[in-house]
Amino acid sequence: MLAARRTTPPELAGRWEFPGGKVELGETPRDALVREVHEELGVTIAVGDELSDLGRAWPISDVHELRLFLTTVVAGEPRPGDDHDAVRWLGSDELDDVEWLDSDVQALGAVREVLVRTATRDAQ
Ligand SMILES: Nc1nc2c([nH]c(=O)n2[C@H]2C[C@H](O)[C@@H](COP(=O)(O)OP(=O)(O)OP(=O)(O)O)O2)c(=O)[nH]1
Repeated sequence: MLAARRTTPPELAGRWEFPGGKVELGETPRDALVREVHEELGVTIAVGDELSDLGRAWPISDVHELRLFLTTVVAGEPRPGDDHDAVRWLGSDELDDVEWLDSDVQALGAVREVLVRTATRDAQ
């Protein structure tokens, strides 16, 4: 999976996150993800299935929740823009190698599971 290291705001700078951002009015979460990843990392993605734990999103705060989708890069090479200073591809055994945003830690088990499942499927 692709992780990105934030540069803002100061209290989140240096922490790693799932590429994305907030959904704007009138957008679907999938539209928002395509827009944010293009704006922030300069790549075009195709969005597939949503990931969840027992069908639930993960809480970030009283007003935000974390929703994750499987995606494929269809054009471009991810590069940090204004909001990040590094990007890194992580395998299922490397997810603990970076310092994630606090809210993201709760989703790592589900991410690891899907990475292992995808790798096993691709090897067949
Ligand atoms: N993008 C992203 N944000 C996350 C993650 N985990 C997490 O707690 N957050 C928090 C950090 C921010 O408070 C909020 C998302 O804000 P953002 O700054 O990425 O979104 P945005 O690009 O739409 O920002 P803005 O237009 O409001 O400045 O959610 C994550 O994995 N990815």
